[in-house]
Order: sequence, then C-alpha cells, then structure tokens
Amino acid sequence: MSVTVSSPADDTPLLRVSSVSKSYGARTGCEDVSFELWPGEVLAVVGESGSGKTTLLNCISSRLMPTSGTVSYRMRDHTWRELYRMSEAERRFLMRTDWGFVHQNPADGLRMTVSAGANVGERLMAVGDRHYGNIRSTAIDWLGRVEIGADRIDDEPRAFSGGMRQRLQIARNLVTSPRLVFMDEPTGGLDVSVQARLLDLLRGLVADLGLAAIVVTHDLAVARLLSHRMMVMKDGRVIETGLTDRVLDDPREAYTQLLVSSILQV
Ligand SMILES: Nc1ncnc2c1ncn2[C@@H]1O[C@H](COP(=O)(O)OP(=O)(O)OP(=O)(O)O)[C@@H](O)[C@H]1O
Repeated sequence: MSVTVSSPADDTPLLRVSSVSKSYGARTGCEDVSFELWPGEVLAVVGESGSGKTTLLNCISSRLMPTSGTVSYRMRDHTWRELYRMSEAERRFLMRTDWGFVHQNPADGLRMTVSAGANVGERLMAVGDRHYGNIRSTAIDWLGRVEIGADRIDDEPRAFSGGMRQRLQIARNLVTSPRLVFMDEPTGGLDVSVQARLLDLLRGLVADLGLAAIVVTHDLAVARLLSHRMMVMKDGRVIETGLTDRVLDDPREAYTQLLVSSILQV
C-alpha cells in the first residue's frame, strides 16, 4: 500500500518522498512509503520498535540509500533535485546548510572535545561566516536561546548534563536557519522532567523559525506536542496517516487504536 498524505499549509511542498523502500537482504526496513512535507510543517513518524522509522528517516535524510523509490527536495532557488542523483559533495553541502539532524544521542551530533561555542560556531563557518566577532556573538545568542549560560561557552560538551548536551545539539543544528530538520527520538534517554522542558523549548523554536521537521519517535506524547501530522508505521509500511490530533483522538486502524490505548493505560 502506498500512502500519500496532503497538507493544507502551502501549495508547494518542500520534500517529496515517492515509493521509498529499503531492504537489508531478505529483511524489510521500510516499504513503499510516499508522502510530501510542506514548509513549516512538522511530521511525526511513530510506531513500535522495528517498524522501520529510523530506516525511513535515514533514507530521506540521505544517510542511507533506498533500495528503490525517490526523494526530491525543493532547493532555495525553487528547483527540484532528486537526492540520490546529486553528487556526494552536493548532498553534504545540503546537509550542512539547509538541513539539520538531531540525533537521539547528542554525542553523535556534537564534537565532544571542542567547546560549546565552537560546536555552534563551526556550523556558521560552514555556511561562509568568517567574522570571529559575529560568530561568537551569534553563538552566545543561540546558547541563550537553548538556555545555556554565556559563561559555559568555553566548556566542552562532555562537561554538560544530558539535557544540556541535547540543547547544545539543537543550537548547533538551528544556528544556520535550516529549512528542514530531521530528529530521531530527540528526547529519548532523558529524564521525564528534562524531556518535558526540552520538548517545550523545541516546540517554541520550531514554531518561531517556521521550520519543517520530521520527527521519529515511539513516544506519542512527543508526537502530540510537536507535530501537525503523523504517520504510523508497522512492519516497514505506513498504515495510517493524518492530522496528529485526529489520529490520536480518533485512530482508524486497529493497530493505531491499540498503540494509542496502550499508552493511555500507562
Ligand atoms: N543495518 C541493518 N541490517 C539489517 N537489518 C536492519 C538494519 N537496520 C534495521 N534493520 C531491520 O529493519 C527493520 C526496521 O528497523 P528500524 O531500526 O528502521 O526500526 P525502528 O522503528 O526505527 O526501530 P527502533 O524504534 O527500535 O529504533 C527491523 O526489522 C530491523 O531489524
């Protein structure tokens, strides 16, 4: 089954995913997934462990070549480019400038042995900023936006708590004003109280910046708080999709009903 979702937000999508499948030998990672993502839209991809969320996220963020299907992205100059027809250098440039990727484990998205300021500043340098004073003041500004004091700018992230590291990773990703951010379980592995604060912060930043985002999570509360739309995956396929509140309040598929009711019983 191929599921195409539509959004009311804008008449030109930012990303088009068409019939993407990925298999690992005989094992299915994800199968025949199609959807479009609009500017400023947050899409949550939910499902239980092994349902194919991470495989799909990796395929559409150019980290894992799909077995079949296409991923097209609308560039800033409005031309459409097919991701896996770009050169490796073009894809890397896109990832550094127009896209962000927030990993579940901040250590995967940060340089742990350089200062917090440098972690943010080097992304600015990657998009061509060469003015030390600008870079430092923008880094301080962004550390403030993610609630890290300016007095911590020279500390390395390994001296930070898990929540601070995750906030730093978010600042590093958002400082260049990307148009699209991929997030893989962005609050996973954090204490519940830290999660709640981080989610609040993320929600505010995504809304302020008008970011489009694809958030993979097994946590329906994260999907509820962050996303406009949801895709529910099972065994590598999308089995239900729709506005987040609709899917959570009135799930149509038996599997989604089970997923929602099992959370509500906790
Ligand atoms: N590198 C790999 N080699 C072989 N099989 C893989 C590989 N990565 C994932 N798979 C398989 O693909 C399927 C989907 O896995 P995936 O990690 O995408 O699911 P997920 O929904 O992200 O799970 P989780 O929430 O546990 O991270 C699973 O059956 C998994 O075993």
